[in-house]
Amino acid sequence: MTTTPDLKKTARDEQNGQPETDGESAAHAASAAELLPVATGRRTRAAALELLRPDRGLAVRSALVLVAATGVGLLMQPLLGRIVDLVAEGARRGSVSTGVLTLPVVLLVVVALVQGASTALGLGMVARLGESVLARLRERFVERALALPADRIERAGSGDLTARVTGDVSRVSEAVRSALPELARATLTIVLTLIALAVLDWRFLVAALLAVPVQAWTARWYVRKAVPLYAQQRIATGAQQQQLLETIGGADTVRGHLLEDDHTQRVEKRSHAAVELSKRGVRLVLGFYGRLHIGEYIGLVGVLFAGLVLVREDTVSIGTATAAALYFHNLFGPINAALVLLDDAQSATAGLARLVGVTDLPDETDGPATGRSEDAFVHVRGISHAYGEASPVLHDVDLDLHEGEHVALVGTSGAGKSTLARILAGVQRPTRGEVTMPAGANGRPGAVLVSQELHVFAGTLAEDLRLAKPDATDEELRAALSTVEALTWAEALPDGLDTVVGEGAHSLDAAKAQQLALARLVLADPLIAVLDEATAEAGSAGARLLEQSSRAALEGRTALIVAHRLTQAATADRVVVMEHGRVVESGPHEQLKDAGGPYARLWAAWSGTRESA
Ligand SMILES: Nc1ncnc2c1ncn2[C@@H]1O[C@H](COP(=O)(O)OP(=O)(O)OP(=O)(O)O)[C@@H](O)[C@H]1O
Repeated sequence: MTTTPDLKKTARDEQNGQPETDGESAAHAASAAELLPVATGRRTRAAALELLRPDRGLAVRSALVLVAATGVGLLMQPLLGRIVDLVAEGARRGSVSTGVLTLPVVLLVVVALVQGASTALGLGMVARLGESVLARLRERFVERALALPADRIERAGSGDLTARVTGDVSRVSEAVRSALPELARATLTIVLTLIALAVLDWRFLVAALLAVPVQAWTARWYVRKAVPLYAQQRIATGAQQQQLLETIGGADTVRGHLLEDDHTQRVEKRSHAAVELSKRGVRLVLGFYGRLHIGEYIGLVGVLFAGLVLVREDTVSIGTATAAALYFHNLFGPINAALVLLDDAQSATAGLARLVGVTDLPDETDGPATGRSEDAFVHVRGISHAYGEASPVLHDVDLDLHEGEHVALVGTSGAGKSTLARILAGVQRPTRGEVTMPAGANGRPGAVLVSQELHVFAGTLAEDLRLAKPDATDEELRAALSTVEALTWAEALPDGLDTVVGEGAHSLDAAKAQQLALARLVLADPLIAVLDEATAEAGSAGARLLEQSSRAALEGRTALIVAHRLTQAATADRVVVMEHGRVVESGPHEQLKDAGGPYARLWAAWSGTRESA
């Protein structure tokens, strides 16, 4: 077993709360710097206690029941010892009467039954405790993950978040369901058995403790190596998943640019790093068992020798020495279990640290500052934005939206319209500048974005709509659908609003998916609606219908509409034209059309295409 320098390095880095990958082994050092954070050991323990706090009554009761169950179980060995003494005594006298054995045998049965029942009760309580803690952890994690700004997830890569949602959550769940209760029980058994050994005779305890230095050293050796190794494994698996997602998700582009070999190599490199780390894990576990067995043999020899000496001195009976040997033997199982379960516990702790790293992220979704502005409903001041290290895509943008005003944002592709829309909706944090808008109130959100990426969630149509307003009545759902002119087709579905839609079920075309998104907007009833290309998906006739739907959905609210079809701009109260990340013109459609500026050129080009079409 080699003590590789990178393990030490990771351990040091992790103490500082920021595990870094080793360039060689994790194979993605560059992107590791962007990964979501991992909590320190101390913070992880504190978070675990916080999660447990609301159930502390149940925690104490479960601990008491398990202590009682283990304590009762430890009566077995002295009873067996008593039987040995009775038999030995009988043998000395020349006859063994079975009658005298009845009481200890009956007591053995009673002990077994009581121990079984109380252990089952205790484990049941622990399971309830675990489920409640897990539910709390999942809630916090999902809530935080959903609130993460899009750019934060983009920087980390969605693979990192996916690995945490799937791998880490299930690792922690498994540990809470099985490893941790078992670990607690094993620890209890070890402690109480050692006490029982001391009660028999303190020298038995001393003999048994001969095994402890070897076991303690083994455990420390293992933990010191396993913690950073598991942290590295998590990171390497996250990187591998991220690479697979990128390669498979972008398969067409990869093929189109003849990048298959390059991507295969990248997948191979990351998979190789993950496999190497798994192999190191297996070697570590083998070394761990080898060292453990040495400890056991030292302890067993010690207890047998102590028994021999004490029986010879007549200090204890053969039965007591038997009970001591049985106690020590009884320690094998729990000690092995505890040390093996340390493996799961370490792995779960590493998983928990990654989950707590996310739940502890500062709330960065503050996007728009909320407050009341004197002269305008929404103020955008000095917004600049750059994606990562790339050059800025927005430069010092100012924009005001008055209450009830519909502003259309137009410009050539890449001008920065979607970026500005996302910033205004609070989905993207700007690199610089400030957005001020009224806070949502009385259940009405401040701003809601209907983006280009429309998703029909799997479930019934009604459930899909209720995402925006969970307590909406069927009547409200119908009214919202009717507003966006979708009620007719929705009611014509095989099961009406109860039709299961989404992937693998009744599929809805892009226009219908957009109408659903607009109906959700109506149900959410925000003060400010931000529409990004809500009509770009459809052909001409469909686009006209969608334009009507969005006009109806926006009725009575302040709106920013990213308009690729300039007919949307023509019906807006005001048009704002963007070029290369700057606002270059702003005014009503008619005025700008006649001004001979950028909008007039866009309009002419747009009308020309439509006429020729
Ligand atoms: N998530 C992102 N990461 C990196 N660059 C991005 C991202 N989103 C947009 N960009 C870049 O920012 C610039 C502005 O994009 P944006 O989508 O805001 O413009 P747009 O005017 O809405 O364009 P379009 O009309 O084509 O949607 C473009 O150069 C685009 O490539």
